[in-house]
Amino acid sequence: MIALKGAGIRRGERWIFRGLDLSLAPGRCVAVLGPNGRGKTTLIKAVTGLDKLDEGTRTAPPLVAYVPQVIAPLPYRALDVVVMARARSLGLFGTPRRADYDIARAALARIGAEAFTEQRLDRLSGGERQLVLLARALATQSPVLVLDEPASALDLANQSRLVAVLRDLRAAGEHAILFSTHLPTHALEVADEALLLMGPEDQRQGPVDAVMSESNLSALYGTPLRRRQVAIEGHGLVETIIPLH
Ligand SMILES: Nc1ncnc2c1ncn2[C@@H]1O[C@H](COP(=O)(O)OP(=O)(O)OP(=O)(O)O)[C@@H](O)[C@H]1O
Repeated sequence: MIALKGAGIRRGERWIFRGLDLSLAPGRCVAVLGPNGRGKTTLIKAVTGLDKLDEGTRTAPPLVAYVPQVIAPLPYRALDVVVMARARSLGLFGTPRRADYDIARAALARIGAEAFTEQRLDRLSGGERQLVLLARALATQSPVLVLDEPASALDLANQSRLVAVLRDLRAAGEHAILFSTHLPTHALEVADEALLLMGPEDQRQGPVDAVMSESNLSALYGTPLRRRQVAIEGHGLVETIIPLH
């Protein structure tokens, strides 16, 4: 459904990534991991088509739903921001119909953000805004969801909600999902595969269990990390990543 082949993006003389292959099939979820400045946002934007490749090829459907890390705090109701996702199906001078508002409300409900429906975006917190953006992405009804660090502004309760929403979306199998994250545990909890940006010309993609080994993760972040399973009553074995300071 989405594929990059031999993809490269350069900033001046410096390659941010090069020779990158990525494939994202329907119903699959891939997490992108890498330290600050390694190129996660650049890659995400390349996948959406917002950034053009300097090398390689991109195959994608016409509409890719994209959740950026931040959005300007627009002075509009959350519902109106979410309904903007329907613009593509309205034509040039079309206005949203009842069915579009129904889709927008359903998207807000699906992520448990109905409470923000009538609130203005510029009066919501950064984390609340991010949930509204996720609803907007769902309201596009695109089969591909691309999210840039969707948990970055979320508190623990909302991170937990986000993980539950992403797991639910993955289980429903309607979307191909790509998300970047600084939280490797989210990749373990949600994704089928991880793509590790080890270096500009070194990327490793594979099933999360295999590719997110202690040695790969420690090399990725340049700090010793351990993976452990913790038994938690009612939840079974939970995977966790522990940095060794
Ligand atoms: N428009 C630009 N012009 C020049 N360099 C850029 C531009 N945008 C990003 N970069 C550089 O490209 C590199 C990758 O940036 P990117 O934002 O993709 O990293 P990231 O992995 O998403 O980082 P973070 O985890 O901090 O959000 C960085 O070194 C950044 O300085």
